Amino acid sequence: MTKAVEAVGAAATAPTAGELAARTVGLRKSYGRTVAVAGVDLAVPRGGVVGVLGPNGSGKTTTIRMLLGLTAPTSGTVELLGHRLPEHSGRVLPQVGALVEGPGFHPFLSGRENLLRCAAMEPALRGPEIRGVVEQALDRVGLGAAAGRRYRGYSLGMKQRLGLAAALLVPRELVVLDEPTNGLDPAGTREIRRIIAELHAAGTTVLVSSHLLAEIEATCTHVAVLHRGSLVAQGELAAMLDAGAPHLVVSTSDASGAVTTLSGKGVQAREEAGAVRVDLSDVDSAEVVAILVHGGIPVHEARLARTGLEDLFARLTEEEL
Ligand SMILES: Nc1ncnc2c1ncn2[C@@H]1O[C@H](COP(=O)(O)OP(=O)(O)OP(=O)(O)O)[C@@H](O)[C@H]1O
Repeated sequence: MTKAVEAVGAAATAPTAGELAARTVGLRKSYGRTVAVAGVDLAVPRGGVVGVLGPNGSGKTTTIRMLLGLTAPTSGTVELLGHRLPEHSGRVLPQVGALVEGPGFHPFLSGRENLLRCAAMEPALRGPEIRGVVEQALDRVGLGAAAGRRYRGYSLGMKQRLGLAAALLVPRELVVLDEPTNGLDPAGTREIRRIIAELHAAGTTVLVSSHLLAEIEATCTHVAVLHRGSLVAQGELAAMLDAGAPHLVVSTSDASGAVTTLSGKGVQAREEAGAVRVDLSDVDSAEVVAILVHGGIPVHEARLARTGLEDLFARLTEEEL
């Protein structure tokens, strides 16, 4: 683990067990010799929107499937809404809505008929209200017009929307979405963001996995970063971004001269998009500007830039040299 990773890890908040909507301890899953999840201690604070971020194959789906009781862990424990799984599945799972890969929809039934079947299995829904609830759910995910078509003919995006409609049929304490924007066009992606924001505003805890950094940055209050089956950082997104190495972006007409001047003083800098990006780990911004001015480099503008999730993610998942 690199220094930067430790610094970010230290910034993670540690809610108490009662404040958690989901928690795993030492969660592990191996398939033969493949270790898909290597001892994950995940903490999902109640009311948060937690993004599970990781490259392909990092263990996001396997972790989510174990959280939902769909895959049995090799070892470790899962607690949802304060109750252990699988012992309390019957009590807890009705309060959890989930969109995971390959929901069991019937290919020859329409979207509406599939959703009616799902609704019939919801303990919280009574017969007379089912039709109205289903129509509302179809509209909410933008499937109203295609509701009469067979599931078999649905695009990936439409299948995702139907899965989401099933997850949101009744109000939930916790909603778990595995790659919800998979297959969606930009408009569909915006709708998912809107739905996540609505759930958050209503106090629902949301756990959403993605390999899309912008998605997580735009929608989440917290982030958990998986890399090769291990959790390399988790905590509040804002705190994690603040803990990242700050840098100064300097606008100058002599970018290459600026880099040479700063490098001569042992300050790390590089040209980026016509400006100079200066690492402030070992130097402060006033010193940087002083070095440049004394070196005869014109400084048009110097501004502090927050670390983006992309930088953070790159540092967290980079290999140790
Ligand atoms: N049923 C399975 N049998 C064997 N190996 C599996 C199985 N499920 C997952 N794996 C392996 O476990 C590892 C983690 O997979 P997982 O699907 O959880 O990752 P992921 O982060 O969700 O990836 P992606 O973003 O590609 O969906 C991968 O190496 C994968 O090949």
